Amino acid sequence: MQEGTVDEIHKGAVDEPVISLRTVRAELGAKPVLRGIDLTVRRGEVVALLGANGSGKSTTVRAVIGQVPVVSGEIDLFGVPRRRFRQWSRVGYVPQRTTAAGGVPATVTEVVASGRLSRARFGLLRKADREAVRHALELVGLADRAKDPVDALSGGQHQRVLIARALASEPELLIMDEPMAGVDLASQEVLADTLREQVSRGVSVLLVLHELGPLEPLIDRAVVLRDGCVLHDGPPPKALGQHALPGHDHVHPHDDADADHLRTGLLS
Ligand SMILES: Nc1ncnc2c1ncn2[C@@H]1O[C@H](COP(=O)(O)OP(=O)(O)OP(=O)(O)O)[C@@H](O)[C@H]1O
Repeated sequence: MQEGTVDEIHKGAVDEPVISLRTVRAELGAKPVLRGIDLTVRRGEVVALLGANGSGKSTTVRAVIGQVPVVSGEIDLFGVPRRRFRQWSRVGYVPQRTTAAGGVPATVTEVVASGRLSRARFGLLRKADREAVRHALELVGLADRAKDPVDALSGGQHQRVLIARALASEPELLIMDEPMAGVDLASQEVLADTLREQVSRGVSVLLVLHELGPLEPLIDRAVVLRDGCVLHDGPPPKALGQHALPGHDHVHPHDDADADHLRTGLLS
């Protein structure tokens, strides 16, 4: 199957955004959930996707990776229309964590190695692949748990395994859906360090967050959704660092002229 025309690949290699959504609409169960989303992530950028519960954050990232069909609009990955994009090893995806390992009879290494399969030739992991898996485990500080069943890990450690799985293919783009949700403080710090290391190597990141928290210094831009529309696209709102939880309604001084608009939008 073709992976985009030579022109598209060439163009994509220069300065195309790594993610581009234009007027994307999506429905779930006949309900309009995305109502014309425009979103761009440029090479090397770290973009946080924020918004109240149900505003469409997860649906947006799931549309990007092809798990939610779009009704209209366009999505490009690395300059190639998503429908024709095949280079999935360039993308690391960390889904929203539901439960901890929940009865998965696999070791930590097995789960992380599954993230390397997109790079492995004929599905066989060679020495370089096993090296990459080991390195991914080191990045998230779980090298000493490599042989343990994932069931034996805490929620935060389980999340680190999912991130190591995404890193195992050495992606250029990381898409993470609430990587800090339900994660203990120690794991949060490890995850922030891991992300910092990836960003310093030029990896682009789109991450869904409820609050910026320890990741705040890494965020270049925030896109805030409300009811399936983009409410704000620009610098991360300062108040979000501490108070982005839905339902939080607290007045902070802001330099930004539209800060009030933004704050109310986020919290309703
Ligand atoms: N499978 C589904 N079928 C029908 N509606 C759905 C489905 N999944 C999500 N929705 C609805 O779509 C809307 C957007 O959901 P989405 O999960 O994208 O929001 P979110 O901003 O990620 O919220 P949260 O912060 O709670 O994860 C919500 O109203 C949700 O109820």
